[in-house]
Amino acid sequence: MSLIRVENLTKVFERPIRSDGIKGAIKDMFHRRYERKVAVDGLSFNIDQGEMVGYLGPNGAGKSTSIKMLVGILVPTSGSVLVNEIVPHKHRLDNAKHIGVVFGQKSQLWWDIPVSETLNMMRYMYRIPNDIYKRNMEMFADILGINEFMHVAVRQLSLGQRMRADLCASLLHNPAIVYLDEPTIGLDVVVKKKIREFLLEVNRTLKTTVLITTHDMSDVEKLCSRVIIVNHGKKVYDGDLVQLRNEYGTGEVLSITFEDNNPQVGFNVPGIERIEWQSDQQVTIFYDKGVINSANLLSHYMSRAKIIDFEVRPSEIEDVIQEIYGKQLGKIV
Ligand SMILES: Nc1ncnc2c1ncn2[C@@H]1O[C@H](COP(=O)(O)OP(=O)(O)OP(=O)(O)O)[C@@H](O)[C@H]1O
Repeated sequence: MSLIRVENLTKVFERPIRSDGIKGAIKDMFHRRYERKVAVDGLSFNIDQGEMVGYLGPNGAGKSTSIKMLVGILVPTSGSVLVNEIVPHKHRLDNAKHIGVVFGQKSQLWWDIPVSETLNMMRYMYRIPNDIYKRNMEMFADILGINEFMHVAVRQLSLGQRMRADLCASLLHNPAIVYLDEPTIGLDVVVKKKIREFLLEVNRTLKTTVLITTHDMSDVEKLCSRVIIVNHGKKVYDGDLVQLRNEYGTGEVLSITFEDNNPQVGFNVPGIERIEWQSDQQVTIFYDKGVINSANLLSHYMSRAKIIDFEVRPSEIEDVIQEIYGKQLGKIV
């Protein structure tokens, strides 16, 4: 039986339409008009215990809205959500006992008190037994390295320290599931690495299920065996990263350095999907190798301009995903 079951989940927001000027504002007071925004549109998926799933999509795709429904903060417009056999918005407290939540942009810690006090409060709020509290604190403090700022008030912590403390607080009560919304946003590579090690260890030893939204593809590559991609509120991909690469990774990337600045070489070539200029001389060309191969593409440019360097590589997972966002994927799964 899956731990998270989402069936045909839909959330429609109604936003008031505001008219311009004072006249408009007065008119709006008597005549409210609304526009409908379908943020989540018929989403279905199951997640089993112990899975680490990347929940991806471009800005505004509906990721946070669906997580808020999984957490129970938002009530679905239609469809159903079951988390650990609980309907989250109907039983928010029961649901809260089994989940941990970290929103990268917002902290759940108390600003004015030291980290140690917040963690202590968590212990009483969740009635965490002594042995579990002790074991988790030892393990978490060790991997996350939080002892060095344990007695500092939260408002004085750096972003990376605050995020590590937030992660510790959200997992102390041994939740079955943790939802992470952009947990590594704005962090340096050292802290990102610590956080990823921590999540892998927690998942390995405690079998915690992790659902993570991120725009950082290295988070996904390091942590997730499965990804769910949403766009315009709909699921457009659900599967493992290897399959994603095989199915959609028909892309290749050719980087060229020209001798002259701004060469007029033409990029309107069948197969080219996107180009990015790094400087007046350097361009990166993303193309579908099923339509044109690197040798033909290169000879196209060599016959038009002098090339002093080039490199061909397969698309990064980031490029593959960006292509999926861009193409909108004709098929919805
Ligand atoms: N409370 C709200 N009222 C009206 N519209 C909303 C509300 N919350 C979200 N939306 C709209 O729903 C859509 C989905 O938003 P959501 O925050 O779920 O996207 P997201 O995938 O999390 O984006 P991001 O990656 O930028 O965080 C957006 O168009 C957003 O403007």
